[in-house]
Amino acid sequence: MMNYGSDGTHGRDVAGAPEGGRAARSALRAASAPGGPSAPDVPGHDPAPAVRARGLSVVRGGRTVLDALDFDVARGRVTGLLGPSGCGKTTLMRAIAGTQAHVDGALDVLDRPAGDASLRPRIGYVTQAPAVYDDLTVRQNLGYFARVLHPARTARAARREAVDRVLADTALASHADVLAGHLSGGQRSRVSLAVALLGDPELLVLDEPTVGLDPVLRRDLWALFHALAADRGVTLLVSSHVMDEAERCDQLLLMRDGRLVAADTPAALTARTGTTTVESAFLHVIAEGDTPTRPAAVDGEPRHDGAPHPEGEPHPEGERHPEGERHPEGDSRPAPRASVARTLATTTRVLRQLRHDPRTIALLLVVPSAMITLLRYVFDGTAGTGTFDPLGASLLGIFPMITMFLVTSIATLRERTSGTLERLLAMPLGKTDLISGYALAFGALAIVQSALATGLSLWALDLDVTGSPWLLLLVAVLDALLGTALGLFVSAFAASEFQAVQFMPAVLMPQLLLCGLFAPRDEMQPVLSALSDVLPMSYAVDAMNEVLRHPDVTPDFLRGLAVVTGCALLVLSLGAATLRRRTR
Ligand SMILES: Nc1ncnc2c1ncn2[C@@H]1O[C@H](COP(=O)(O)OP(=O)(O)OP(=O)(O)O)[C@@H](O)[C@H]1O
Repeated sequence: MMNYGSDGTHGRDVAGAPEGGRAARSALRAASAPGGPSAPDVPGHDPAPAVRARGLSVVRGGRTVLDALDFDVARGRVTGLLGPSGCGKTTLMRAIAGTQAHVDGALDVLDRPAGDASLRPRIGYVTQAPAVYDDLTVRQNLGYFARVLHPARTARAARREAVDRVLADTALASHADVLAGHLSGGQRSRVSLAVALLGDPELLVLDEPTVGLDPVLRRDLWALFHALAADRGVTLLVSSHVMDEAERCDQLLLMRDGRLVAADTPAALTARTGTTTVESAFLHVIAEGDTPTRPAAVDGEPRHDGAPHPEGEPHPEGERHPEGERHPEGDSRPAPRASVARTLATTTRVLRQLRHDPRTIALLLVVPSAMITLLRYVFDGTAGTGTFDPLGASLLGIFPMITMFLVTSIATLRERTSGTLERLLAMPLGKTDLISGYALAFGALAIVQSALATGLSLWALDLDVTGSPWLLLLVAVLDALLGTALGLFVSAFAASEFQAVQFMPAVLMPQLLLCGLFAPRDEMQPVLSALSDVLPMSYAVDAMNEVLRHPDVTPDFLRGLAVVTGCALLVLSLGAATLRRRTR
């Protein structure tokens, strides 16, 4: 049973219950925090709407999918966003959460323009598909997102408390240590909701949170929503295409074909249309072609009568943002500053995901060593010719680059397709934190992988190296970093895992053929030689060969190292640039 009011419908009587006491404490905490929610029902208090849209339009793929919407969402209430499939609910929710591109008109959320970086900790956004990590337990998922929200070391106890609170709120405590991938669809949706509840958000934007749930769970979730609004002053915008859920909302926004056809309370809507259900009211409104142009009232009273806007403004047709600016199209708002704590949280999360996948770790660690051993015995018949040494040394650098490229491109693509990337970028996580977190995790793995292969080559396979083996290891690790960077970068251009795998030959094979491994670079045709000069793998192989031949660090070794490092950093920055906070 979920942790909400006892009536099982609106949960408004929870204050007296033990959970209500905890909820009230939580509301108090949030209200006393800077920017905490306004009290919803203070007499004489007329708070500004949580969301205020005027002339809001969105174009996707050249088509207008939201057309000049005007509406308000009242604070501390549950507002339902209802309409048939494809009418634009998800697009509208994304616009409010700040993750939708090509938004025009004025859209203010919690008194800031939608998409403003300062809103990220204040909004909980639950996408339609559960955006959680299947290869982490429920508690590990919540722990990671809690660290993204509150990364300070001193916040550890508060994070643990928040995780326990949301586990109880979503009735998931008994599944806390189960992998998210082993949960049912409805349970995973609740994990996704639990993530959104972590930071005591002022506004919860929930995209079809009850789809696929049985009637008991649906009733329980609605009770939780009302308890959140009543006890903590949270504003909820909940989408659904099931009309019977409309009766459970305080306010309704009814949409059709990208337009708002009604904005009212359920009772006022049915009374105005002379119907008994919201579904028949919706059909009535459509039959009448009754499309209101006035926004819904923030105080629960319908406003379809040409009454002045609550702030005394004229009718806001075609109105622009109060500050005269258009809705921010690019992500021009100040991004959160890079945070070491969030980077390390991401590194830990990626390594934890790998820990649940021991076969991948084994393959990552063993395959390069197995390949170098195979190479050694392929050249067994040519012992004394010294062929194994240059090839072996070069491949020690090339293997980590190839494996890290593949692992990173698929891992990043998975972040994109599962929705976790959209969720993270709607939270206060810097792109650099995410990229550096990945680079550190895979860099650590690359060190182990390269150390194993290099150690094996030197001490078991008789690789004859004049210089220090540590220098070989250094080049191998930097190569792995380059592979990670390239993987992050190209994943932005792959629409599926199949495509990501195809990028491997496209990006790596030309480098492999031109790096001097198969033919000396200065003996290639001039065009190929020039091409080889601009490919980073050529410099990695040059550096490996310098270690092979010279006892000391040479200028050519340093140049090779500098080029590989520079390329890795450049491609990492390009990878960060491909992480868009907005969906097209
Ligand atoms: N990338 C895109 N390019 C062009 N049109 C798109 C794109 N994504 C969505 N659309 C269109 O935008 C419209 C609104 O889509 P949206 O997902 O917002 O609808 P919805 O009401 O949330 O639907 P559902 O209830 O099925 O989730 C749809 O007609 C859809 O076909």
